[in-house]
Amino acid sequence: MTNMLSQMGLEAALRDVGASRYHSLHPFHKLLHGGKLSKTQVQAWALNRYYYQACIPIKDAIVLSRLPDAASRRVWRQRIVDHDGEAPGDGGIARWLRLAEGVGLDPAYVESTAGILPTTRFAVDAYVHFVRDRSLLEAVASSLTELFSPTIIAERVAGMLANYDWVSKDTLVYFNARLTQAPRDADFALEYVKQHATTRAEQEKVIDALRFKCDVLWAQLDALYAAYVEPGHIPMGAFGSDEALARCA
Ligand SMILES: O=C(O)c1cc(C(=O)O)c2c(n1)C(=O)C(=O)c1cc(C(=O)O)[nH]c1-2
Repeated sequence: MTNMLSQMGLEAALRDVGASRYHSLHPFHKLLHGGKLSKTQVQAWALNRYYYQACIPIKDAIVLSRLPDAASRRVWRQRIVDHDGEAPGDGGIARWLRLAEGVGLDPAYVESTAGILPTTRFAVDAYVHFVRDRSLLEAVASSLTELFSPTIIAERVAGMLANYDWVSKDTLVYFNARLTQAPRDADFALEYVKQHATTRAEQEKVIDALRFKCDVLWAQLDALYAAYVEPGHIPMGAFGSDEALARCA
C-alpha cells in the first residue's frame, strides 16, 4: 500500500469523490431544478425521498450507539433531534411531510411508504445496514456527502421556485434548516475521519465509504428516472402504477 495521505490530502480525495459522483450531477436532479418535470414527477421525487428522510434518524441512532465517548455522542445526537424534532409536528421528517403535502400528496400515503420504488427501499436500507455492519470510521465517513449538499440544495430551491408556479417558499422550508445543519454535521464528520483514519488502508476505507454513499443517492435518482422519465416502467404497486391508481379510485 502506498504512503499515508496528509489530512489535507485525504480531504482533497474526499472532495474529488463528491466532484465526480455526487447526485447533483444526475440527470434527474437537472430536470428537477430546471423545471422540466411534471407535477406528478415532482410528487414521485418527494414521495420516494421521504423514505430517505425517515431512515436518516434511524441510521444516526445506530451511529450514536456505536460512538464510545460522551462528547461525540452529544454532538451526534443533535442529528436525531433535527430530524425527529422535540415534539410532534416539529423537525425534518415533519417538514418533509409538509413539502410532500405542498406538492399535492396525501401525507398519510407518503408516510405509509406504500408507493415508493423498490430501489428506493433497497438503497436506503443499504445505507442503514452499512452503518450497522461496517467499522465506526466508515459509518461516520458515509455521512460525508453532506459536505456537498448545501450547493445542491441552493440550486434545487432556487430552480424549483423559479420554474414551478405551484411550488412555494413555504413548501420548501425543509431545506432552510439544512443549509446550517449540513455544514455543522459535515465539519464534525470530516474532522473525525481525519483524526481517526491513521493508516493508508483506513483512509481508503473512508474514501470508499463516501463512494458507497454517493451510490446510495445516485441509485435513488436512477430509479426515479427509469420509472417516471424514461423508459417509464413504473413497478407494480409504486406511486402512479395501475395498481396504485386503482387503489385510490
Ligand atoms: O437535499 C439533498 O440533496 C440532501 C443530500 C444529503 C446527502 O448528501 O446525503 C442529505 C440531505 N439532503 C438531508 O436533507 C439530510 O438530512 C441528510 C442527512 C444525511 C446523512 O447522510 O446523514 N445526508 C443528508
